[in-house]
This record gives sequence, structure tokens and C-alpha cells, in this order.
Amino acid sequence: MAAQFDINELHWLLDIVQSIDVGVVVLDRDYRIEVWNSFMENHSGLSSAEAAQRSLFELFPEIDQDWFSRKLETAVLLGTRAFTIWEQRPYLIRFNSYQPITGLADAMYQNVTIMPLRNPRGEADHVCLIIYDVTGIALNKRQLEAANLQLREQAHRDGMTGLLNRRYWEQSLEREFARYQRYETPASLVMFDIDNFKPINDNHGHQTGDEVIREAARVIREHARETDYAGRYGGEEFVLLLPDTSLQGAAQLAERLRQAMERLIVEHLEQRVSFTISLGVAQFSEEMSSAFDLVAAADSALYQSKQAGRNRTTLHTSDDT
Ligand SMILES: Nc1nc2c(ncn2[C@@H]2O[C@H](COP(=O)(O)OP(=O)(O)OP(=O)(O)O)[C@@H](O)[C@H]2O)c(=O)[nH]1
Repeated sequence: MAAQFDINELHWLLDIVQSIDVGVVVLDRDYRIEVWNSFMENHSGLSSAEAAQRSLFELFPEIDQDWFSRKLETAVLLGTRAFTIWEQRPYLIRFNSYQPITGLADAMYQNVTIMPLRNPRGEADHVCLIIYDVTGIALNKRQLEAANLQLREQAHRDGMTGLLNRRYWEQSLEREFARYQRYETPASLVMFDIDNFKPINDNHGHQTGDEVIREAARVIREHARETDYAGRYGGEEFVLLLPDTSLQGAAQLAERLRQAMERLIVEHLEQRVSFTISLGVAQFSEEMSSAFDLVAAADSALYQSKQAGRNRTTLHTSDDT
């Protein structure tokens, strides 16, 4: 009677293992498959008869054999469970993901438990793998991370132009100044302001004025390097901080910017507007005690450009201070 009960129990357990929504695989010590439940059948397209006695590594060459066998052998040696998680490796076996809404994941993300199985003599002569589909969790986390990154990025940007906003740009300036003080790496600043911008607004309207500002920002982006810090400093005032750049290098870039802006025709709401900019260029120097001394130096050079008739570049030299 008791034996009959045990067999029933075994049947139930087998039924449960067959139908649960996680992958169950049993391997012998040569990595040949002995148990392959219906989750594994459904996702791999291989019936348990087709998988039986086949080597896991032959059937799924995408498995990193060195890494996986090291993990599994350690679990057997220590007689404890081991785990692999999607954050370290997205999956053990590449299964297509059928996440209905997202369409973001081609492959199923998996967590895997590796569990040594002992025979009645206490020897771990088989290993059970339990494979969890964690695609939903992984995607949620990835989307959240991407959204947070985007939010952080947005918090650093000026909404109209996409350039760095003044607050973040000033933080970058202070970091660059600290680097200069520590390692004496040169850095220069190009600061410019659109000439006679008020009449552009007055004659063509505020929206066209905005478009001019956006176009000027686009030109800066075209000329700046990845490592430069291009920011909108005020209404129609822009800053371009150039790490590892001498005054002369910055002056060349300033002239290229000036000429590019001068050539530009902004077409907006059936209006065609051209404009010029006045620029000031300065570099970090020994006598500067704060990062903002660089802004003051470039600003005073910019002021000289305005005084001298606009549409020109002025370099700040130490004599000016
Ligand atoms: N359309 C638009 N106008 C802005 C924005 N921010 C500032 N302004 C305007 O820009 C104009 C700047 O004018 P001013 O500082 O007098 O300088 P300017 O007319 O460019 O003359 P100079 O700088 O001396 O060549 C002001 O009329 C501001 O209202 C903005 O985001 N959009």
C-alpha cells in the first residue's frame, strides 16, 4: 500500500516537473541530457526523445563551455547550488523571446540554478539545471535604466538647443579647471554672442529668433568634438570649452565657427535670415584662481569684438587682465 502511494507521488512529481513554467534539465556527468521537460521542448523545438542522451554543448554551441563547465564542476565539488543571473550573462541557452508587447528582446533572458543531484550512495552523479524566463523583469529593469539615463541627460541639457545647460556646463568647467590645476593640461574657451539679435527678433518675430538660436547650436555641434563641452550660456550667448586645446587652437576653431555662422541662411516661416557672431577666446593661465576667471577673460575678449565692430574673434592675452 505504502509502495503504491510512493509511485503515485512520483507520478505527480513528474507531472508537475513536466508542466511547470520553468525549464528543468538533468545532465549526467558528461553533460548528456537525461531529463528535458516540456518548457525546454517548447522553447527549443526539440522533443525530450530528440534531446535524450545528446550532449548539451553539441546541441547548443552558443553556451560558453569553459565558463559553464567551471561553474557546474565547482557546484559539484562543493556539493552546493550555483546560480547564473541575466545581469552577468543574458542567457544560458539562446531561446527566442515571445514577449508580446515590447518586441525589445530577441532572446529570452534567463536565470539558472545549477543543482548537484546525489545518488543513494551520496555521490553527485547528475546535475539539475532549472532555467527561469526572466525576460519581463530584465526588460523592465533595462527600460527603467534607459529612462533614468535619459532623464539625467535631459537634466543636463538646454531644452531649446540640446546643448549643455548653464548649470551643468559650469560644473564641467570647474572639473576641467581642477584638472588643469592638478595636471596643467591646457584648456581654452570660445565664448560668443549673436550680433544684433534684438533686431532679428523685432523684425522677424520671436519664433524666427528661436530658430536662429537652434541653428547656431547646430553649427556648434557640427564643429565640436565629443570631448568638448558646448553649452548655451544665456539667451543668445554660447560657450564652447575645449579640453587639451591651446589658445591658438581655440582661435582657429573660433574663426571656423564665425565663418560658418556668417555663411548660414536660416529659413523659417517663409523668412530668410542671416546673422553674424562676435567671439572671445581665452585659455586657463596660472594667474587664474577660479574656473570663472576663464569665463570673465573670454567675456572681456568678446566685449572687445563687439566694440571693434562685431563679426570678429578676439583673443584674451594675459596683458588684458
Ligand atoms: N527669440 C529669442 N530671443 C531671445 C532669447 N533669449 C534672449 N533673447 C533676446 O535676445 C536679445 C539680446 O539682445 P541684446 O542683448 O540687446 O543684444 P543684441 O541685440 O544681440 O546686440 P549685440 O549683442 O550688442 O550685438 C534680447 O532682445 C532678448 O530678448 C531666446 O531664447 N529666443
